Amino acid sequence: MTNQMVGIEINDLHLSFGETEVLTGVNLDIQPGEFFAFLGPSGSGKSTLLRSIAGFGPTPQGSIRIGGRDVVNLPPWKRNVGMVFQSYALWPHMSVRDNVGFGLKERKMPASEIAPKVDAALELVGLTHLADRMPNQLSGGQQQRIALARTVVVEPEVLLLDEPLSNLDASLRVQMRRELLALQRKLGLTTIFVTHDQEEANTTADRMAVLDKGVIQQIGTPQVLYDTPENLFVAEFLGTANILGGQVESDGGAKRFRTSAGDVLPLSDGHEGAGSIVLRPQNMQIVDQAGADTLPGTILHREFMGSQVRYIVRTSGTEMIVDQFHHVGHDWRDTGSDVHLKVNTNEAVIVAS
Ligand SMILES: Nc1ncnc2c1ncn2[C@@H]1O[C@H](COP(=O)(O)OP(=O)(O)OP(=O)(O)O)[C@@H](O)[C@H]1O
Repeated sequence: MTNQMVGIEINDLHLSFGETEVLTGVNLDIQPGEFFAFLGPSGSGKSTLLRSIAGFGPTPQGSIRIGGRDVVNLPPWKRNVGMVFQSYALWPHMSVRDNVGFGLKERKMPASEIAPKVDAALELVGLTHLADRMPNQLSGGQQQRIALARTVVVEPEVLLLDEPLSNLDASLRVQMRRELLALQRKLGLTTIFVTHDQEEANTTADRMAVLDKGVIQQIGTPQVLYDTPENLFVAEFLGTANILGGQVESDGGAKRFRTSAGDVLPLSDGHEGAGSIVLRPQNMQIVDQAGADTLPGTILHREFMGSQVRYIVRTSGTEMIVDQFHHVGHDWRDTGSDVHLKVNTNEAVIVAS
């Protein structure tokens, strides 16, 4: 299976269902061969955006270019995209081999050419030995691999995946997302993966777009989005975020963050004015002594999680989640005890409130 890698460019895309706009001003530039994820809560518009790239649903305003060609007014079958759905939608009355070959047969390809392509696609997903089975004789994971084989066998330029792992149990999902990435790398196929599961996006995507209410909130690598969220939505959607409202002040050149409750933390830089400081559970250390970079707190709750101990600490007018690595022989802090939280503000981010 060969593939010429293409990019996808989306400019100022708007889409409405009746009066309701569900995609607003979407701009995206997906690189050839990239594994790109759309991540967002339910109803944020991920599937609508993916379907508009595939050519399903109402025609949006704006442009969608695949390999430089504007496809916005083309029907799905002229776009050269392959789509895999959450429900595998295999034909129940056809064998695995016939399911995989179906798209080629529809394109009127001679049987002698179809057979080797189907064999290659089955080998790609490691299911050559199941070619003569019927779909109801396959596990969920096997069915999803067949759905993938059936999609890539027609050699699309772009692979679109709409929550493809959602029907699988947790451990199989982890295995399948690795297989999916390996397959995508092997084929070098520009891929968009829709998911509401941040772990799934973080572990597969080269880059991702976080959506909320039909608007892209931020685009970047999983690490950039986690480490430097541009707004509170992205900060809270990716991982656990402790957020303290307040303001950045300047004290003779040195910057500091004053929380709404009046506590002060030193900062290395930051624009002066109102904002929120985003602290991840691992950005703080529980200590006994107060210092210039500590907040006073009280332990409200403790959970042993194996590699770490998670504390809920009341501090600066709020409750924060603080994770500490667990070591053998380590003394845990008791509920009710007064402590100080040493804050690593170098790892914290200030965002507009
Ligand atoms: N055919 C439709 N008619 C009217 N509204 C629709 C239609 N399809 C989707 N919507 C609305 O568009 C918005 C975006 O839906 P969409 O399915 O794209 O979200 P999503 O992020 O993929 O959510 P989920 O993770 O639940 O699938 C929602 O408010 C939804 O109710």
